[in-house]
Parts: sequence; structure tokens; C-alpha cells
Amino acid sequence: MSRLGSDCQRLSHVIGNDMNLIIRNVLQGTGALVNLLSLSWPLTMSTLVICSVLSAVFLVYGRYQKNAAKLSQEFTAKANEVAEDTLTLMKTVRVYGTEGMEIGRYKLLLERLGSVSIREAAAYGLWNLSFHTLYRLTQVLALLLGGLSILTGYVSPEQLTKYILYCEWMIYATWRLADSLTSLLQSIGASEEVFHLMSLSPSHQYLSKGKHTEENATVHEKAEEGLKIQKLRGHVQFVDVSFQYPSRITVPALANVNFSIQPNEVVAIVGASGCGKSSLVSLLLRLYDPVDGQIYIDGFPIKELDIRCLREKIGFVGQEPHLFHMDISSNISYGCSGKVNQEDVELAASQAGAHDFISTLPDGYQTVVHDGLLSGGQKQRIAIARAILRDPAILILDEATSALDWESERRIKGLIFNQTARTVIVIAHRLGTVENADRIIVMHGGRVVEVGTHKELLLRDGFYARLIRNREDSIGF
Ligand SMILES: Nc1ncnc2c1ncn2[C@@H]1O[C@H](COP(=O)(O)OP(=O)(O)OP(=O)(O)O)[C@@H](O)[C@H]1O
Repeated sequence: MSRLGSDCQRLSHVIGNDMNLIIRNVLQGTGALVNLLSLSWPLTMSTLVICSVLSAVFLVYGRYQKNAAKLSQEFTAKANEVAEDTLTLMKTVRVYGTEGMEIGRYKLLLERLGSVSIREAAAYGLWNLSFHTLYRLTQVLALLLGGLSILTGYVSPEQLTKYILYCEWMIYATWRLADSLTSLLQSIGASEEVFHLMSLSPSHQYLSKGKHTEENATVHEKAEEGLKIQKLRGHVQFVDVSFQYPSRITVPALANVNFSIQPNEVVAIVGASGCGKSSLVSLLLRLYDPVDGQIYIDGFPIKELDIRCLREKIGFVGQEPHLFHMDISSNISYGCSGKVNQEDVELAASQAGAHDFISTLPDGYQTVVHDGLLSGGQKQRIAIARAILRDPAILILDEATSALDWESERRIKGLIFNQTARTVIVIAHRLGTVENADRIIVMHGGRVVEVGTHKELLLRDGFYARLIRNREDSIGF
């Protein structure tokens, strides 16, 4: 982000400043050249030779500046990243006593930036020196040769004066033009990343077009983006789904996953850390598409559904809910389509066990959230209230109660497991949280290894029974 910010600044400088300077100097240089040609073409040729030498020097200098600008932007962005990381993770840095190391990292990048800037300044100095030397040399030569020509009667004093004047105009125009072009080249170096980002196409999931089938026309309306399901029942089906993350194509996150969840069923997904539970959810939220296989929602391939409409009907509470820097009320009603009453907000907060602590805040529901205002468990309760308020057809809770105390967790469990108006998918490390689920899907190494109720799985004495036996030692307990 910081790189993008500084690149855009440079780009706006080019558009605002350099372009008009370039146009002005091209016009001035052309005017001077026409006048010089009308005076004498041999003298004009000598001026053009000087301008060509200047241009050649500029070419070398310009190329150097372009690379230097790229490096300087890169080091600035990296230094900003280190500063940003350190300030955001201040607590971790202090606890681990790595202040010195972070200062060292920052200093190293600033030193590299300093060294590039010094080289940039030295190159600029050399470029200026070569310009002034050539320019003064031209004036001396013009006076010497022009003086001789006046003495021999070849040119008049008036012509010599005009020549020196136009020559100055032309050389200065070339110099300023070269200067503006240097700045332009620097900006091109800096803006390559901006253009690269601008040229990226949106993920194809946003462009997916839905197919319209006549038999479904009564319950689904055709939308340009995809099928919009008016009333989602919450039937979820994974058929032979395999997936690996684009950044780790050699490691399968999911392999041939098959299961189906009935409408209004409460299903828990359990398994050791890294077995693919969150990846399943990411596919269901269509943050990624499966590499193989198909996911069906209410019998429709997920790829044919309108993504926004689908997400509106899915409530998701993640492992580390982040709240927006706005008031609590707006945080709870965030993403709700249509008008939301304060009573609805407060009801959702009560159901999530958040109303009591919100009432003790200085401005109650109008308190603006800032870092350090709420504990992890309080943030989770607000995120759960947000999901409840949306009244989703499918509710996904990914470790959503991990930071809650026993009493709050029991209350939310009661709310989730006793209601039947929606499909609920719960991911939890604390196995006690999922015992009451209608079914438990057990995962291992990206595969579904067992499916059944708590009792059935215990009787089977397989993976799940082993997890239960070891649960007090299990990760995250
Ligand atoms: N964004 C990502 N890019 C690359 N690999 C990832 C990414 N997220 C997860 N993985 C990998 O995919 C595999 C499955 O991860 P996933 O997060 O789905 O597991 P999990 O069961 O939810 O783990 P946990 O219980 O610790 O949250 C792991 O090997 C993990 O390293």
C-alpha cells in the first residue's frame, strides 16, 4: 500500500508538472530552431551538434535515473512496511525485546535508500556540469567565430546577436526538456507497479455469468452476474472437491472431499490443525474455486450463483474477528441489506451475550471502536451478533467462540444448537463445543475420514474417538 501511495504521488507530479513543461520546451526549441535556420544553416548545424551531445549524455543519465528511481521507491516502500509492522505489532516487539532488531532493519533500509539518493544526486550533478560546460563552450566559440566573421564581413553584428540569443533558447529548451524527461522516466520507473496493478483483471468469480434454466425460472430470477436464489434453503453439497492454494500448488489443502449438509442441520467440522477445515469454508464463501470437483448450494453449482447474493445469505464469524473503526451499532449492522432498527441490533447483541458489556461502555452502542477498547471475546460476541442480525440461511462459525469464557460459550452454543431456522457449520478445536451437533465431519490431511454423530463416532473408535481421548492435550485446547 505504501509503495502504491508513493508511486501514485510521483505519477500525479508528472501529470501536473512535467507534461506542461515538456510541451512548452518543445515549442520553444522548435521556434528557436526555425529562427536559427533562417539566419544561417551552418551555424544551426553546429548548435544541433551541441544539442545532440547533450541528448546523448542525457540518454545515459536518464537510464541511470530510471533504475535509481525504481530502487529508491522500493527501499522507501520496504522501510515504510517495517515501520508499519513494528507500530502495529508494538506489543509483540516489546514482549520479545526485538526493538533493537527492528530499528536495525529500518536503519539498514534507510541506509540503502540514502546511498541510492546520494548516487542519484551525484548523477544529477554530473549531468548539470556537462550541460553548463557545453553551453558556456558554445558561447565562447560563438563569440570567437562570430567576431572573426564580423571582421571578415561574413555576418553582421545584428545577426551574431540574434544567433547567440536563439542558440541560448535552443540549448536551454533542450536542457529543460531533458530535465523534464528525466523526471518522466523516474516516474515511469515508479509507476510500473501502479500500471501492473491496474492491468490485473478481477477474479473470474466476479465475472461469472449464470445459466438460466426454464424449470427453475419460478424460484430463481436470472441475473447478469449469476443466479440469484430468492430463498436459500441451506443445502450444501461437496462432490469430489480438491483444492490447493495458488501460492502452494504442490501442497493439496483438500483432496476428494465428499459430504452433504441438509437444510437446517447443525454440522461440526473437526480435525487437527492444518487438516483443511478453514479451506472448506473459504470454498463455500467462494473466496477460492475448487481445482477439481463441484460445490452445490440448494442443488445449483456454486459457480453459477450470483456471488453477492449468495454471500448476503451466508453469515460468517472467523477466528479473529476484526471490527471497523466505527460505532458498535454500525459494526453490528454492518453488511445488512435494508434498514435496521436499533431494537434489532440490541436483540442480536443480547442473543450473542454482548448487550451487557456494550451498555457499560461510555457511549453504549454509539461508542466508536478503537484498538484496545474490547477484549478478544468481546469482539467475537459483536461479530456473532453481526452474523445473527443478518439472519443468514447458512451460518458458519470458524473457531468463533474460542476466546469466550465457559458461560458465554454455553449460552451461544444453546442459541446455535437449539435453533433450527438455518444451516449451521461449526469449526471448533474445543471438542466439547460440537458434541451436540447433528453430525460431525472429521477431517485429516485434507480428506473427510469420518462422518457421524458424537455417539456413533465414539462407538466407531476411530479418528474422532482418538481426538476425544487426547483432547486435553490437543492443540488449541
Ligand atoms: N492462504 C494460504 N496459502 C497457502 N496455503 C494455505 C493458506 N491457508 C492455508 N494453507 C494451507 O492449507 C492447509 C489447510 O489449511 P486450513 O487453514 O484449511 O487448515 P485448518 O484445519 O483450518 O487449520 P487450523 O485449525 O489451524 O485453522 C494447510 O497445509 C495450510 O498450511
